[in-house]
Amino acid sequence: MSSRTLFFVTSNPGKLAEAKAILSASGVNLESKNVEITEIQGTIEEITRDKAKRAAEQIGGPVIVEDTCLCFDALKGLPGPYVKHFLKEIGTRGLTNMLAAYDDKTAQAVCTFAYCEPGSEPILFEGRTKGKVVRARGEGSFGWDPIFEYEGSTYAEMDSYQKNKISHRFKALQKLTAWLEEKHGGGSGGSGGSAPPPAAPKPVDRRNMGGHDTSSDGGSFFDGFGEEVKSRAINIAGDGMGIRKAAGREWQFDSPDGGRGKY
Ligand SMILES: O=P(O)(O)OP(=O)(O)OP(=O)(O)OC[C@H]1O[C@@H](n2cnc3c(O)ncnc32)[C@H](O)[C@@H]1O
Ligand SMILES: [Mg+2]
Repeated sequence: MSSRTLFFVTSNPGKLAEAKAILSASGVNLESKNVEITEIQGTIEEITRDKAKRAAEQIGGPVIVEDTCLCFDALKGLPGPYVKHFLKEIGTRGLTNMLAAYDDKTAQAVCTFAYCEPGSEPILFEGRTKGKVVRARGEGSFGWDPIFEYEGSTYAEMDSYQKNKISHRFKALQKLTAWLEEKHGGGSGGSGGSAPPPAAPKPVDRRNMGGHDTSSDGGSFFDGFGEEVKSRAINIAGDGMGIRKAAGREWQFDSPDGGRGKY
């Protein structure tokens, strides 16, 4: 199957690694672009649309972006798209504590991808996984994975294969690839083969979330970010991981709630 390339504009290596793994069998090849995009305030849709338009303008071509929310049902959907800032300031422990006064611990992980061409309206694809918020469990180094439980396991307790089969991101990418297939015969346009919806993502070592080899393609995790980012390798991660230093192929992180990991 020939592949097609889509530019994924994101600053978050965890998102990129998961999206690449989920799409690995679909014939869609993701190239990442780490462009600084200021995010507006608003609903999930408003934020994603605006982000997609700005990204497409900056890149000067078709792009995909995504915005991820963690919505607590007891708090009527908050922190929602602002979870990044909550995670940065109060960590996973603080997020769990926000629900201490409520019996209802249910929450929804929501991923909204947008496909956008410059000058056009973005097209949105939403994936939603329902779970509940618990005290942190698991080795996860990606965002709020340790506190989001789905059918008895937190995302952080699942291996990447399990998470990528049921996650909010997987569900959104299924819709995106189905649309690409219908619209363009797969991928972002131009010539090439078809892209069936991602059905069975390849297993990926969860340690990759922090910046290590991807077992799916054998390259460095940061390959997608290009030389500029690889060489800086400092503080590029989404708040979930502050990359402290790179030594050879080892990466060290501080997580927002004080945890540390070395991969
Ligand atoms: O450049 P972009 O793509 O916007 O990347 P970001 O890190 O700023 O991401 P968002 O604005 O979408 O904020 C979402 C927050 O949720 C975190 N996050 C995203 N997907 C996650 C997942 O599958 N599991 C756990 N945390 C996740 C992420 O690290 C952010 O803290
Ligand atoms: Mg963001």
